[in-house]
Amino acid sequence: MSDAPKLTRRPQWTALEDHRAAWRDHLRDLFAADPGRAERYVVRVGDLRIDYSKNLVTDETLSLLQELAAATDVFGLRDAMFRGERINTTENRAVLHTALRAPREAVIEVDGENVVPGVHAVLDRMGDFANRVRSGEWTGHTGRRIRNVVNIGIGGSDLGPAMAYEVLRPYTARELTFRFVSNVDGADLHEAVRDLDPAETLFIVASKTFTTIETITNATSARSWLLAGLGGEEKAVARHFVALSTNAEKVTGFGIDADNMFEFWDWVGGRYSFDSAIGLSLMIAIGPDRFRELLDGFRVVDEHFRTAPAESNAPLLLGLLGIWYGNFFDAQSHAVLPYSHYLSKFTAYLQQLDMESNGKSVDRDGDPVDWQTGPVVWGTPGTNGQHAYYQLIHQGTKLIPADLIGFARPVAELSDELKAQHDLLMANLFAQGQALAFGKTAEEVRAEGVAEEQVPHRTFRGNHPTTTILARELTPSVLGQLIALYEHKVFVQGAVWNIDSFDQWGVELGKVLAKRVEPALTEGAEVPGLDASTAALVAAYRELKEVH
Ligand SMILES: O=P(O)(O)OC[C@H]1O[C@](O)(CO)[C@@H](O)[C@@H]1O
Repeated sequence: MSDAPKLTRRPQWTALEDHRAAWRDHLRDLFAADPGRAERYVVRVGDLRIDYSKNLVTDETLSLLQELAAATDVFGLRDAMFRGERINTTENRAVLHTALRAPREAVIEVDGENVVPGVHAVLDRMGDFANRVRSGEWTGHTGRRIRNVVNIGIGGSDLGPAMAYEVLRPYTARELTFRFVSNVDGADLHEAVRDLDPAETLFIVASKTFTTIETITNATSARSWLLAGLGGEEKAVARHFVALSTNAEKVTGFGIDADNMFEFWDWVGGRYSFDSAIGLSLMIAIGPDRFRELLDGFRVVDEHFRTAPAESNAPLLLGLLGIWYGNFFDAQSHAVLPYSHYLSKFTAYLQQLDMESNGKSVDRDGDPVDWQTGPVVWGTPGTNGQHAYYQLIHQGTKLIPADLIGFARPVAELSDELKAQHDLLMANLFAQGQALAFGKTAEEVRAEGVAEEQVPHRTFRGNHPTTTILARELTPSVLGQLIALYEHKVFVQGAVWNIDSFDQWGVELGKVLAKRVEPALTEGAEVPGLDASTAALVAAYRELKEVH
């Protein structure tokens, strides 16, 4: 039980409340009053240039936020995480995804044991396996080479590799086909395998616990599909199934050879696991060297987060900006808007990272919080969003802080004509940041000769905060840097809010209830304690199902 004052009673919190209450500035005024702002409010980490000048902050705001971070000992918790302390208190676990990208010679101990050699041993095994699949040396049961890789997993055992595969498509072995199956809806597996030849297909069953019902159900169906296609020979499974898990017993119980299991550890949270064995499908796609580059990118930001002073610490800064909007401006959501087609699944990945981590309403002591915690994270690639929901960001009634992410260079393999489109893509990013920040005043609208009754409709209030993240190009390392940046941003926010960002008890109830309800759907069984509404829905479902 901590005797620290509740967050909202801390003087640093009330100072921010006062600062907010006195806040009158528009971004137009802030830029007019401070010509050096655009240069000064930029932080660099690795290949990322993070411009936060279009945020509703002044030097005073930033120093008040830093004081809050100091008072809540964000860096103390950070150091405890890097040291391998059990900061995930409700699960009594260390939080050491940073060890997954530590250099070979590093020493990071959990309960007195250095975990780094184990990390590299698995990476080496993964590298060896990936190379064998990529070269055709690893063959299927009938001796044919593997041409299709299907990852079966859900949540953190799917979103990372599925997202990164899209991001790094230009780096992938184009002669191999990759599919990602997560949904227990049989349609997902059906569509993933319908045009594949089982003799050339490798299934990677990814599950930290190896008990997740969606994954085990899909893996069981995949095995039936495989065996049906290969004449029912059980021993075919060994050439076509590998597992990524912390649970060797369940893996072998499922029928997958322990030799075909790539392990990770309970100190790797599911949503922080994609740079562990969970990345095997990605490693097969991009090769072990590129995978190491990705890990190097993560490490650049880990080191920055661990060592950079508070004023120039990018994850700290981004975390504090989110707190400023969520807790003092009542912003409910945060948009992540990449101006890159390859980042189409990036925001979906961040949804689990952020919302499963910080969607909590009790503090570390189990007491209810009386402050807002994690935001709703959403967004899709920017240009598409511009023609869909940006209207609401520009002229709606809600404050939606946003990150705009873009790259100076298009990917090398585009034709010259397609490369030439890149400037137009990026012009959109810059234009949106400008329009959101500065808007268009009624005077400016009138000066264009717009009829008076139209003026309010065509006025843009502006003052919508954005942070612009720019890099030269989207490489494996840059992807690692981006992910680590958001991982640590989420960490910072959880630390200030005094919540456990590393458990996920909120997903349990639905799982338990689904298991309980299922027999009512399949066999019409009585489910004790079913509420009236759900009972009626179940009855309607059964009736609809049976009508011919
Ligand atoms: O890898 P597993 O154990 O199958 O879990 C999958 C996902 O399920 C959750 O436990 C809850 O949704 C996630 O945290 C996790 O990433």
